[in-house]
Amino acid sequence: MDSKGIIHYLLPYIKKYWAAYFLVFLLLASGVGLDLVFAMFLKTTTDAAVNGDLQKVQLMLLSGIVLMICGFIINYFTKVINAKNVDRIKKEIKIDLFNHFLRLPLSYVDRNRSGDIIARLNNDVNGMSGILGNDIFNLFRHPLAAAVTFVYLSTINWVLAILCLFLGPLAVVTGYFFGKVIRKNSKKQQEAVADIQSTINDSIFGFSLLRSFQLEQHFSKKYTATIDNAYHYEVKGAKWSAAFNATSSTIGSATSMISLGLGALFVVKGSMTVGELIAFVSLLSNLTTPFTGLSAVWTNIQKAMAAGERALEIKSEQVHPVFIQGRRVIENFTSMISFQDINFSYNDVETLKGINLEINIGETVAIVGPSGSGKSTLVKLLLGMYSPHNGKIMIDNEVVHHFQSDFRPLFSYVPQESLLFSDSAKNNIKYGNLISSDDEILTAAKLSYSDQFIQLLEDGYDTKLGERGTSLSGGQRQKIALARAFLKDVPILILDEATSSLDYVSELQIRQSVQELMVGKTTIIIAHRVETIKNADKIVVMNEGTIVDQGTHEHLISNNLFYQQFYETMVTGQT
Ligand SMILES: Nc1ncnc2c1ncn2[C@@H]1O[C@H](COP(=O)(O)OP(=O)(O)OP(=O)(O)O)[C@@H](O)[C@H]1O
Repeated sequence: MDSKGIIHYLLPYIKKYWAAYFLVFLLLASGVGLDLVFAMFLKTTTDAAVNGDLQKVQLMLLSGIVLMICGFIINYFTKVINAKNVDRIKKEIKIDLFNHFLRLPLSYVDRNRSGDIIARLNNDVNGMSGILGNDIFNLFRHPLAAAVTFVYLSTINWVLAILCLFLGPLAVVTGYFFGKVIRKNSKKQQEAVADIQSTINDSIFGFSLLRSFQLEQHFSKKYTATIDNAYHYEVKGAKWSAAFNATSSTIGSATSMISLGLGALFVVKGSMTVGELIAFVSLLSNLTTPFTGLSAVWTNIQKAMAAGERALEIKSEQVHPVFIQGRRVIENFTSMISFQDINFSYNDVETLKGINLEINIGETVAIVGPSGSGKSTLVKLLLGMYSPHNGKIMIDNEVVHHFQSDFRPLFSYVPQESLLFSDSAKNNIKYGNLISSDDEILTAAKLSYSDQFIQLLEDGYDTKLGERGTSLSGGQRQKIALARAFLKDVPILILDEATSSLDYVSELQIRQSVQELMVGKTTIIIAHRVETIKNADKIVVMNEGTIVDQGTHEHLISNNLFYQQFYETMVTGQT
């Protein structure tokens, strides 16, 4: 997303919280006013002291206390209101981006590393603070302070005031140059941070794999390389920032020295009082900071823009068509699913070629074939996760991937790898149907044979599972996944049968549970067990992205050599 896009995205937030912005602006303007009053205070007090007016000095010291209290109040509330406002907007942006992310097509997650997505959704939004608060205000505050101060200083000594203004534009040019370089470097630095997060993520999720394949050294090297890369950009960024700060402060010091020197001359000549010189020097920063400060603001804005570009790139991704408003929700399946001349490829390699398949209501269809033959892809196309490049997938009389309707309520999908969310055992089942009652959850747990082992967990149904919770065995996870499916009472069941070897009792229980789940449903099973295959109404044999044959077990075993050989290997593999 470019700068225009970022501003366009942020405007509604700024409009929504205009009152907070206005209040901070008023407080900042009061702060500028207070600076002037403080300069006047210094001038009057010093001149009174030089003139030996003790009474005036005492009076001024009292008013100094009032000034300090006012300064404290203005400072405190400016910072608090600004910080609260920025944090609130960042919170809302994070929620908006996450909600958008949840609606993206599966291909987005395929294309991007998890660490990168996490970095965009969190770190990069945090990096946007500059354009949501402080830097925006400073963009107004600095010129306002400069204008007001210039008018006041001109009344003290206009020659000196104009001279001090000369060095300003130099600082602006410097800031513009440094800002551009710093923005570019900042983007690279944020990308490097995302690389670090990806590597950590891979190490956490693949920890047991990493340990068993002795990959510690490899990951250590990979991590060191990503850290080195981030360090490179951090150092580069620090050097540019240091060069910028040094240049800015040199310009600031030069301005101070020139004005002090000239001011001292005016005092010696008698055209300026000592108090006026002190007031002048105390306000000088207000005159020069707009230039040096604006450059700093500019570089900060560049950094925040770089973070915004990365974070809001998620927003430029098109959501999956099923989330476009006004889709009809389909809850009834009345006759048939048909795949007509389907072709599909993930990248350039064709994964599915010329698929034609019909599944009638109430049928149990087993999809079999060697690994990588396209079984899961076929199912993912039916679930609308990807769209075919050619051909049509129809449910009853409507094309699924035209997305005029949302077909998801028709399906229950039990994947091969049953995922546990970091939540209680009860809620893990409830993900199958969020509006189910405790009784329904218990029934589903009993039907899936989950109840027995859940009761034995430390806190029963309230035991935390998943990440940083209790771990379950492969079979227990499958039972939880089946319990979810029992809760979602749908007409079409899609099962990716687990290949992991289960103990005999678990295997029997899961088979029994699946049988019960299938009652009254149209079922598509990516089958790996001989019993499942033999009992199916129709077996679809896949190889290298094509359907090589389909029919009953009896038909295929006597007519299709490929199936015969495949079946043989399955039988020998399971004995
Ligand atoms: N998200 C993806 N991006 C790119 N290629 C993919 C993706 N998913 C699968 N593939 C490729 O598509 C081909 C078919 O994969 P698919 O998972 O459909 O096969 P499968 O028959 O279900 O295999 P298995 O029995 O091992 O699960 C494989 O070559 C695989 O590498």
